[in-house]
Amino acid sequence: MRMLTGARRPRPAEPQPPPGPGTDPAACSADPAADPADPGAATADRLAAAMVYGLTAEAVTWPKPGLVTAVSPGCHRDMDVYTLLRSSATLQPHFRTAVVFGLRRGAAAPAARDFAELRDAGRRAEHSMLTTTGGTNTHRGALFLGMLLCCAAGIEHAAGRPLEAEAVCRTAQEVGRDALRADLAAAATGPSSVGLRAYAVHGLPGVRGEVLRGWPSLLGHGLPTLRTALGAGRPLREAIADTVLALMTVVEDTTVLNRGFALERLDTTRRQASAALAAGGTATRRGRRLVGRMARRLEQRQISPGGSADLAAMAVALHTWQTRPETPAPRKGDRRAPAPA
Ligand SMILES: CC(C)(COP(=O)(O)OP(=O)(O)OC[C@H]1O[C@@H](n2cnc3c(N)ncnc32)[C@H](O[C@H]2O[C@H](COP(=O)(O)OP(=O)(O)OP(=O)(O)O)[C@@H](O)[C@H]2O)[C@@H]1O)[C@@H](O)C(=O)NCCC(=O)NCCS
Ligand SMILES: Nc1ncnc2[nH]cnc12
Repeated sequence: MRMLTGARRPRPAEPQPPPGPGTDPAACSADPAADPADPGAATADRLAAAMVYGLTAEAVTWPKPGLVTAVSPGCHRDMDVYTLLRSSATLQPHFRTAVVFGLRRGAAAPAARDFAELRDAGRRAEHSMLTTTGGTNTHRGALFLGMLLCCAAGIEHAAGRPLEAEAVCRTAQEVGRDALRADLAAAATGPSSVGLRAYAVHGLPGVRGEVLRGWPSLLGHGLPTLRTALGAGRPLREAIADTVLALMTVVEDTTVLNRGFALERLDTTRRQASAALAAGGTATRRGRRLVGRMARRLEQRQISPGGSADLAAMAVALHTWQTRPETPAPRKGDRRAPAPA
């Protein structure tokens, strides 16, 4: 949530759980942990833990203009890095539930049939997140994207395929396709939300578009930037920071538009991120100077590119799934003292 200038934001009402079969996903009957002989239990644990690792690695990374980092709340007043860490931990059993959906049903049923059930589980996860954070929207996008990818990873695993990022994303696209298209088709007339209004006003499909179009920002920009930076031996923190910047150059982030739905805010963000990356991103002095300038400008204008943060977390999770189950070790250069964000 962005800081409100002037009026104080009224405290949100205590979030109520959406209707559904219980609110504890770990207690769901499809839980493979109920059968200790089921090897799926370990897979579900491992994949969900790596997804949470993606969220926490993104949260602590700096610099990230406008966003919460370990050294700055960016333009936020009602969340900091600890809020994000608490929120991430709360989501782990929900990601696990999504993997279990994929493991149990994915190989047998058409992928799209899982979506309605998954969406209900996602709404319960949203409720947990809001309860944990006292009503702050910390991870709505990451939760949606992460549960889809976890389900897809379960499907891929059940089919005996390796967790290759492009294939997992393709499966996630299939899982969400029909329902997300239906959401957009009803945008002008159905129940409203920030994302659906952005589509009705500007034709921007936002987080739904990222999935429906085959994850172009993640696969075309975020993940390649992360892979290239790590492949070149760059410190993990800088690799993730540049991944966020690369995403900011392309993501149709409805969080950036703000309530006025001003496209100019998106253009400004993209232009500044492109200039910083063209100057070398966090690898060069000039790039870091431009990132610092961008941070000051976004904070002045209360612009928080939350969608890019969410997609960067997905890039880290996919990379971790694909390369190794355990978390990447810190590299030498990561020990540097925090630069002012
Ligand atoms: C499909 C839904 C998740 C879509 O919900 P909605 O129609 O409301 O769509 P958006 O609001 O447009 O998007 C939801 C969040 O997704 C992030 N996001 C936005 N654009 C993109 C993009 N192009 N690509 C990827 N991700 C994107 C963004 O999340 C981040 O920003 C949040 C903080 O925003 P902030 O403005 O500070 O706070 P707000 O309270 O929202 O605003 P203010 O009041 O302060 O002005 C932070 O959470 C980041 O995560 C968007 O917020 C949903 O409807 C749905 O189906 N949910 C089902 C449950 C589910 O997840 N199921 C699981 C899998 S099926
Ligand atoms: N680092 C971050 N700052 C603000 N919103 C976010 N949503 C997810 N990660 C975020």
